[in-house]
Amino acid sequence: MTSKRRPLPAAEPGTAGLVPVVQVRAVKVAFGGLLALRGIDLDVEQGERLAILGPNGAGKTTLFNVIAGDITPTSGTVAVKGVDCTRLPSRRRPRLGVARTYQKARTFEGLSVTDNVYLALAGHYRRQRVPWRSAVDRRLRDEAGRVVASVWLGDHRDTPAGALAHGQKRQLELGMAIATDPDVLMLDEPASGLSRGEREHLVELLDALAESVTVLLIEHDMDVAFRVARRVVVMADGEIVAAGAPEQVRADPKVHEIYLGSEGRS
Ligand SMILES: Nc1ncnc2c1ncn2[C@@H]1O[C@H](COP(=O)(O)OP(=O)(O)OP(=O)(O)O)[C@@H](O)[C@H]1O
Repeated sequence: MTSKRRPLPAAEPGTAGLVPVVQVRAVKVAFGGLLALRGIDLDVEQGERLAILGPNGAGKTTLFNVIAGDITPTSGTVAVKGVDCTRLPSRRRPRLGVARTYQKARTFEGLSVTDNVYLALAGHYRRQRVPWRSAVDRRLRDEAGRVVASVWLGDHRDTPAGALAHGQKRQLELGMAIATDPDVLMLDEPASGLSRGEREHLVELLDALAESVTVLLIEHDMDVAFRVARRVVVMADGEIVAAGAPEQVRADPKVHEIYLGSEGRS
C-alpha cells in the first residue's frame, strides 16, 4: 500500500525565532447564520503563556478548534511556526508540535494510566517516523513511567483511566499531551472540576514546563488563569475585546463590564 502522506510545507529558512509560533489572521467561523468568530487576529510568540478568557459562547473553544485543526475556518488563515496549516487536519498538527486537551478528557478508559501515556508517546514516535524496534519500545515504556510520575500519578500507574477521579483524569490528559513534547500546548479549561489542591498541582505543573513551550489556556478559573498567564486575551461575541498583561486586563473597566464583574475588582 502506498502512503498518501505528503510532507508538510517547510517554514521559511532563516526566520526561526522571528515568526510567531501561532499566527491567526482575519479568522471567521460561521455556523449556519451564527458568526462564532468575527475576524480574529492573534500572534503568539514562542514560550508565551497566554490565557483566553471570556463569557460562555464568546468563541474561545471555536478559536482553539481552528488553531488545533478541529475546525477549518470559513475565512482567514492559521499558521504554526510559519507554516500555513489553515486546512491541515487536526491529526497532522501534532507533527507541527501542537498538542491539545479537550473540555471532556479523551482517554482510553479500559487501559491503565501508563498505557494511555505509552500510546500517546507511540503515536508521536510513529509520526516522527522513528523505526519501530524493541529498544524504542523499552525506551517509550520508561518515558511513559517518567511522564506518569511527573503528573503525580505514580501511585495510580496501573489504574484503568476509567477508574480515576475527575481531577486525576485531567492530570492524565495533561500527561498525554506533555508526552508528545509539544511546542504549543493548548489546554481547554484544565482546572474545571478540580479541587483546590488539584488546582495548585496544575499551576505547579504548568510552571514547571520548559520555558520554550508555548501554552495557550482557556480557563474560567481566574486564579489559575492569572497565575499561569503572562498575557491575557478576552473574547466576547466572537471578537477579541481586550488584551494585555494580567494586571492590565484585570483593571480594564470594559472587561469588568463584559466578564469579570465585581470578582475582578478585588
Ligand atoms: N458546532 C457548532 N455548531 C453550531 N454552533 C456552534 C458550534 N460550536 C459552537 N457554536 C456556537 O458558537 C458560539 C461560540 O461557541 P464556543 O464554544 O466557541 O464558545 P466558548 O467561549 O468556548 O464558550 P464556553 O465557555 O461555554 O465553552 C456559541 O454561540 C456556540 O453556541
